[in-house]
Amino acid sequence: MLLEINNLSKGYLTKKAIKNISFSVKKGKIYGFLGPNGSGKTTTMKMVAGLLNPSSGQISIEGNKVGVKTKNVTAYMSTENFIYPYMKIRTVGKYYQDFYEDFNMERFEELIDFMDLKMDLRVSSLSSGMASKMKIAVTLSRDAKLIMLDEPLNGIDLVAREKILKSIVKCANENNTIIVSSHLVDEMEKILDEVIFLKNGELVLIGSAETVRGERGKSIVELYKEVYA
Ligand SMILES: Nc1ncnc2c1ncn2[C@@H]1O[C@H](COP(=O)(O)OP(=O)(O)OP(=O)(O)O)[C@@H](O)[C@H]1O
Repeated sequence: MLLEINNLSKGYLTKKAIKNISFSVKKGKIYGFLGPNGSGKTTTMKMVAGLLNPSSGQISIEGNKVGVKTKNVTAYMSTENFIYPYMKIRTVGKYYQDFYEDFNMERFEELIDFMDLKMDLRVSSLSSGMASKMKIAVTLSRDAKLIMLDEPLNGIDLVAREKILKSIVKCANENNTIIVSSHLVDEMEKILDEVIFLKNGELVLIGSAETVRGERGKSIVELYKEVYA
């Protein structure tokens, strides 16, 4: 298993955001991390990325506890803005190249072109949708074993959403795992190999999309509506 989570809990001052969840994630798959606002997706991803400390429980990636070693193999795209606005897209790529040994500049250039952006555009001039596409491109350009995209489809128009989904599929291979959080299950369903449903900080379901559909006789979208109704 690439990622193993055991009895993980996280409480904020006034709120228990994650309640004793355990699951593991395989190599070479695209996972949908699904659940409505506030279900705990971001909190979990940030703990896996090493940006938040768990209140209790364990997380390991390739058998290593979250730390310097695991951060080297993990790429996380946060919903927050983390790119300097004065940079041009090309500079963002160079910055990442300096920072991450696994950064693939050629792939970045291809993805930027595929996303209908230009390397010479300045970050401060991008619309929010364009900035999201750039953040996704820069994250997917790392040859990281674990790539986590937090809500990559939020606030993006239909055509761009298709491009983002296609980019995710393009960058998926047998050596990496891509976890994508979303509540736009309808559009996500077609690219997902595996699904994880989270509700109020608890794990509701984990399994291969194919098996879930076969066993329950329902699409992931239908099941999602049922679980969160
Ligand atoms: N810094 C914080 N302080 C207090 N409570 C927090 C904090 N961050 C998140 N929470 C709470 O923890 C719960 C889980 O939030 P989280 O952001 O992980 O959910 P999410 O599934 O990613 O939702 P969304 O899709 O809205 O981002 C929510 O109830 C939220 O209000």
